[in-house]
Amino acid sequence: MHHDKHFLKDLNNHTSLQCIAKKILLRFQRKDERIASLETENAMLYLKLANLRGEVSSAKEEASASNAVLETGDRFKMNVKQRAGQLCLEAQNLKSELSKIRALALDMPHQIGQFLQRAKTVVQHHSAEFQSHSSNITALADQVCQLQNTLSDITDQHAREKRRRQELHNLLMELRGNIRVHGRLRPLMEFDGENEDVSTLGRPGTKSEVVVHYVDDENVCVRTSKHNKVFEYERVYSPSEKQESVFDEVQPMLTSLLDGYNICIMAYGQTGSGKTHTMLGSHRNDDYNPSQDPHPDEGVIPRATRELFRLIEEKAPGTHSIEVSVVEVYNNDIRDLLSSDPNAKHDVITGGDGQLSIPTVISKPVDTVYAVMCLVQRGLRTRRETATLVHEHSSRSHLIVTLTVTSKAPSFFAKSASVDSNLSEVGLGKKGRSLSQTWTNDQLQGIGQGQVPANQQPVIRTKLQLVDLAGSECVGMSGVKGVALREASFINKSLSALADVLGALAEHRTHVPYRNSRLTHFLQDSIGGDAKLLVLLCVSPAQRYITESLQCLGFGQRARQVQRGPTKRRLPSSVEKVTAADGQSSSRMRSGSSSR
Ligand SMILES: Nc1ncnc2c1ncn2[C@@H]1O[C@H](COP(=O)(O)OP(=O)(O)OP(=O)(O)O)[C@@H](O)[C@H]1O
Repeated sequence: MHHDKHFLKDLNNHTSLQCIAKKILLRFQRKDERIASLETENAMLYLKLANLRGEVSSAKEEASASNAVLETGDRFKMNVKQRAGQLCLEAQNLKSELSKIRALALDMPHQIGQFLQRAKTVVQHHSAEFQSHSSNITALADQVCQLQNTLSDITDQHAREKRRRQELHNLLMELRGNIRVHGRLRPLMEFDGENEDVSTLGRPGTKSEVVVHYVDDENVCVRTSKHNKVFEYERVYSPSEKQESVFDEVQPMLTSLLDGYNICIMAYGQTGSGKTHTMLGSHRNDDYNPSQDPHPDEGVIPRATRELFRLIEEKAPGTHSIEVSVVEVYNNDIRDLLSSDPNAKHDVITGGDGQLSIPTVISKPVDTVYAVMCLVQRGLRTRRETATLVHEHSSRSHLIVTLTVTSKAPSFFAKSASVDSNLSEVGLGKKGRSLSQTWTNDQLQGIGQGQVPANQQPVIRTKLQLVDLAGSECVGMSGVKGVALREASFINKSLSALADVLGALAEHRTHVPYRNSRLTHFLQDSIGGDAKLLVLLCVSPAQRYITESLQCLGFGQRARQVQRGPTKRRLPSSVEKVTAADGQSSSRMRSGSSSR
């Protein structure tokens, strides 16, 4: 207000105005300069402030970094402290262990000394024992030497005894005759009472009435209002006797097979009497599994095959081999059941060595029971069967399973030589054995004494023929017609040819009609000569089959009369005069196929 008063005074005073303006301008200039300097100062202060803030924050960061370093340092210190404590403990433990080791080390020489002392005692003890043993060893070596000598004596003696046993076995077989007849009575079956109520089965007055009775193991009797007859055989099996009992009687014959004899085992009987059951077993249509134990139902064929392989296993390896063929004789034709063309025709041929063979029939090498039974099963699938009034699987053909054994058996000749000298009258000669070539008596003796090299030893071939014959039947009773009637007629013809052959043998006829039927011609080797034949008569017990049963039992009785008794002593040489099947003489290699 004071200045404003001056200003107003000055306004009035124009000269002073200029001066005043100048002063004011100066004052403004000064103020502007002051403001500028203050702003500059202010900016400087802001800059300083910013610098200071930057310094403060980096100081803060440094401070926190220093804190972290300090913390790490503290932790490290703690760890170092802990570790130092642990190390201290460990050092103490080590120290105590060290002191123990030291104590042990100090004691060690003492212990080693004791151990050495004990070892010395043991060594002394053993060396004393060793000395006493070594003096015993010399004595024992002497004893072993003596025992070895005794053992070799006993082995020789055993071999001699074994040979002797086999000789006696063959002698026994020979004395029993070459044809044996056994009777097997089967149990009463449901089909025996045709159209009868099961409750009346076996009752007197019915068709199934039991008329064939087991008496004892040698006799069977037929008792009806018209008949009262006893039939005697070497062995009779009761209806309750198992397959095993039948095979027990068959088994010894197989030993003879490996001794060079042809063997034939045949089941004879009417339709449904148990032939196939006896020869093959009731499980014949199942898949055969021989890896298991023998099935209790197994018949003669699988059992004989198993036994044959068992006997061969006892022989020297590689000396025996087996081949099998499966054929049927159907309507007097030989059909090869292993062939892809079973209807092809085959003929029995007599070879240069006199041996009968059917070269066109397949004979397969086999080395197990399984292989044999698979082939038999294969053959059975092709075999002719028909359902008859008697039973639904009636075999319409004769089935023949032939096992041919080829053996290189020098011991056989040694045996024969001793038998010949021991049993000059009985003379188990060399007939029936099929040799690969002609040998003189001296040569045979040489073979027996091991003087002939292995590759020059003779080969022997023997046959085991197992036959399931077709059923002998009364045509009216089996109710067959047409083709089946024709089959029945062929079956009956061939069975009557078989009866004729056995009859001719019984009567010692010079001509034996083997060639009247293919069945007898094919079996000639096994039913004539020195071959051993077992006829198993299968018989039904029922009244219904009385005619067939009497026929069958009568057939067996006639066959039994083929008692050739002890065979005559024959020339040991393999070349001799034989009578051919048709009654003509010829000089040729014996093959077990001579006729009488
Ligand atoms: N001893 C027996 N024990 C038990 N069953 C038997 C006996 N014999 C035979 N059979 C049974 O009787 C039936 C007829 O037997 P099988 O087939 O063996 O007669 P077959 O004589 O071979 O007849 P075919 O000649 O018509 O073929 C079969 O069911 C069989 O199992």
